[in-house]
Amino acid sequence: MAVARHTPPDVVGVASSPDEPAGPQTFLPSACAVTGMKNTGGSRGAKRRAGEHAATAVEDGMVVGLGTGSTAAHAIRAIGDQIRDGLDVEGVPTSFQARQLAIEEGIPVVDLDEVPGVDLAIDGADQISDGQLIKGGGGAHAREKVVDAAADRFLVVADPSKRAETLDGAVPVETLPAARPVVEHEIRALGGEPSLRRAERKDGPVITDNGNVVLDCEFGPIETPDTLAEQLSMLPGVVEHGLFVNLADEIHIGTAEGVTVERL
Ligand SMILES: O=C[C@H](O)[C@H](O)[C@H](O)COP(=O)(O)O
Repeated sequence: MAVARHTPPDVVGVASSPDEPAGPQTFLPSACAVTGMKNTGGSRGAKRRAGEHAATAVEDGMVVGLGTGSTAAHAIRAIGDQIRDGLDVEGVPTSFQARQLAIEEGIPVVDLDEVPGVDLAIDGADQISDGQLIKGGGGAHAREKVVDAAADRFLVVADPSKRAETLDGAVPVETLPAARPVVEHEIRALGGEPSLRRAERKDGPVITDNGNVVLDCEFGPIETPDTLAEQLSMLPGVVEHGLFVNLADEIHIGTAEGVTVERL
């Protein structure tokens, strides 16, 4: 996946309430103390801060979408801590990995057909530009999109390296194995260059939790993600792609100073 171009987040002040109006706000380390967040350094610390801060939005009785990846994992662990402190929630995992972690953390896991809806989802991203996302670095984007889109409120958690001026990373496209040649052909016709994602510790492709393959598709700078998202969605054989357009409600970016929250 191409390296994201960094855009410094706007830092406009210290937010005091989750009900603050739209616009970027920064939660400084003092806020970390209030929320019990660990103040560790580096990208790992930034991911932890973002995940743990987003988890403070979880309230008693909620159904929570549990995202996949290293940043969302921090949120899942923080929810586990809250459950041990008496919080009563249910979690809808977005992948095998998220489900395993949720079970380890004592979070009751449920499927979408067992709950009336999803109150809140917390999930990571591979690239973020103007509130639009590329996801699927872990191949979980199909289930993630279902759960994140179903949520009343979708919080994205990330470290600053995920910010970009323009989305330009490879777009993961989950594809029915039997449809791969025709989907590759159609993606080239759209100006993309597909590459079958291969497993690192097995000969052959990565197989998703849904039994499909992933094509990582380079399109260069994606100036109109909504158009490309629509075009990819229409291809027969495409199960789901990693462009998340107009789905995010809040972007929580962990930084060395705290957490910047942008409400969209
Ligand atoms: O399929 C994986 C997901 O979309 C992840 O949320 C995404 O890859 C970000 O992962 P991480 O937080 O580990 O960078």
